[in-house]
Amino acid sequence: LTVPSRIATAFTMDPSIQKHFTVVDYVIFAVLLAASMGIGLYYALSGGRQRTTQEFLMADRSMRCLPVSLSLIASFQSAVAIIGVPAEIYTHGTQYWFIGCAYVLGLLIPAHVFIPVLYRLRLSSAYQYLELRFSKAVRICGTLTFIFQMVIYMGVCVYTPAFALNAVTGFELWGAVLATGLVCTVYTTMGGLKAVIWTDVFQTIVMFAGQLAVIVVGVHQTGGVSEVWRKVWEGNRISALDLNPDPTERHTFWTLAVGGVFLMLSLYGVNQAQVQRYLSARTEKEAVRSCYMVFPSLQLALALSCVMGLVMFARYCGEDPSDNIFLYIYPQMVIYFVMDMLQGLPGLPGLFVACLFSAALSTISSAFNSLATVTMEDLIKPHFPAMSEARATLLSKVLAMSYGLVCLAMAYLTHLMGDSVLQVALKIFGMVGGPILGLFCLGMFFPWANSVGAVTGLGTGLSVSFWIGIGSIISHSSGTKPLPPDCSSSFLSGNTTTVTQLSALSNVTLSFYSLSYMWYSAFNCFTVIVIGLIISFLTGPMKEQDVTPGTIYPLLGTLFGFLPARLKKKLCCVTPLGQTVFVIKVFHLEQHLHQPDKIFIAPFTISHKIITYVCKTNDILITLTCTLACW
Ligand SMILES: CC(C)(CO)[C@@H](O)C(=O)NCCC(=O)O
Ligand code: NA
Repeated sequence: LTVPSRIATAFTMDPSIQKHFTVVDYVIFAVLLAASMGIGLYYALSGGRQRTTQEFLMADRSMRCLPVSLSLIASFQSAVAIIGVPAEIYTHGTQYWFIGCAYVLGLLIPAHVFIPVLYRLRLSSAYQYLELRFSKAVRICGTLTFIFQMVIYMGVCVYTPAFALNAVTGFELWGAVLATGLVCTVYTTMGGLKAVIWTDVFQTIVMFAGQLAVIVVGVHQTGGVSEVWRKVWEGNRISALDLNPDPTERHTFWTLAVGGVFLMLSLYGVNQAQVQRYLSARTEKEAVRSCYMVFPSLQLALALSCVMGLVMFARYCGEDPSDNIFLYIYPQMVIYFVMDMLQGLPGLPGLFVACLFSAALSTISSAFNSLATVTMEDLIKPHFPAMSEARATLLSKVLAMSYGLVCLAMAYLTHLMGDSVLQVALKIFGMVGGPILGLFCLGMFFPWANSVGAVTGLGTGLSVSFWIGIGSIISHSSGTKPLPPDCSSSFLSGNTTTVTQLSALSNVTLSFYSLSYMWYSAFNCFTVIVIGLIISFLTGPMKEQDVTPGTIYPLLGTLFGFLPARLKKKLCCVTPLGQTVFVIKVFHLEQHLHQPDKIFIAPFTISHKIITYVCKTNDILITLTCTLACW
């Protein structure tokens, strides 16, 4: 897709907008960066002063639910959503809003399935789970896949706001990229997870404030709420529930509300950035509660960006300030409209810029910290079990900083990729996050799955996902034509549904390339599970007694609760999720036992960091007492 140069110049050269980006606005942007640095500095100098990995990476497992929940929504709500969602609503109507339906199951399942399993295992990294359940190899494959996903995503996140702003206002492009990347690296490296979570809280509030300001000004300029409503209604932007079952249709109720659940699970269920926040909560209850509290905030974030798209449409329909034929393809459009609306209102353009960069900062800081955590816990620590705490913390800081620099390099590599940035981000989540979700589901819900099955499943899932994902980018087939931007023409939406349904029926050979990207997570998750199970059964399924207790969620047992007990046991082989199952690593045991690989403890007593427990390894039962160094 080539950008028509006259559009690019129309955006860049508009002097009326550049002129109104004043010193006040630059100052507000600088204040945002300074405040974030301040929070980083505070956590570098207070509490335990970031001298242990427990504090630096896990926030001492002491967080309460409110900051955790605001931080959870900040992780995957970046400038991509702030710019991309209004552009989507402006061009295609409100269909995308139905993704809000996916938030129900997309948060209930993490709260009641993933959090209990992961929290009770007392992990530091989500991928530790994969080793407990399968093997070291699976853990490393999972970790590398996650690193790949976050590194690409990070590039898109930091580049998008800088690029869009630069195109419209002449805001220094690489200056903005460098400022966000470096500031974020510094406060993440200084203040650890506590700083990341508390800056997220502050930045989320700035993000909401900026969007709200644009909406209020936009509604005012359009002539009130009823006028906005009349224009978007006449412009046919209020979409009816689209129940078209065609899986190649980009956004329908099914792709958004059902496919979206899997997207949400891959982000809120198993993504390290989020799991780390759950694990940093002081109790399991607090973690579950924070997940519940994400629901209203995420609905608010979605509503704000959808309403912003509608207000923009009402304000500009039929009178776009520049050539409107190509305008609706580009994310710069949103910035252009916002800057046009806010000009002459000192400080507000700056607030919106702060909103964009808050969204970006809170996402990349989560990425840096989670990447440092997995690199440390999954790739480095297992090879150096005797590493001192001071050295491990220093190394974690170096890692957080290195990923900051990687992020800048990725921003260089991210060029505007034809499609909208929102689609690019959601495609990355589906293509790489989907197979990871599949790997966790395979482990948690299917006790028969073995390590060979898991690795093969993940490999196949990633290959298929890249085949479809890259195929769709090359053939450019996933996408529908936007509605015409002209608000005066009205459409009869009743007729269009029957037409598309007919074409779906006649299209017998369904092209894989045109699968809606909203199905990527679900499809790739299922590929991994199906291939994983087939290979596991071929190579000898896992036996119940070999599975580490506490790593299985009795999903099948719950789903088939109506079956007679004997049959159920055979089908599901469930180890109930116990409150008292812990997995520990005790180094002094190596003198007594040859393979202390999977040691687990059954009924135990704990008093003052000394635990007495019954330990079972290689079918030998021993009673032991030990002192816990860190808990
Ligand atoms: C992750 C969802 C879908 C949750 O609503 C949303 O935040 C979104 O569309 N995010 C796009 C990616 C981004 O903002 O970076
Ligand atoms: Na964010």
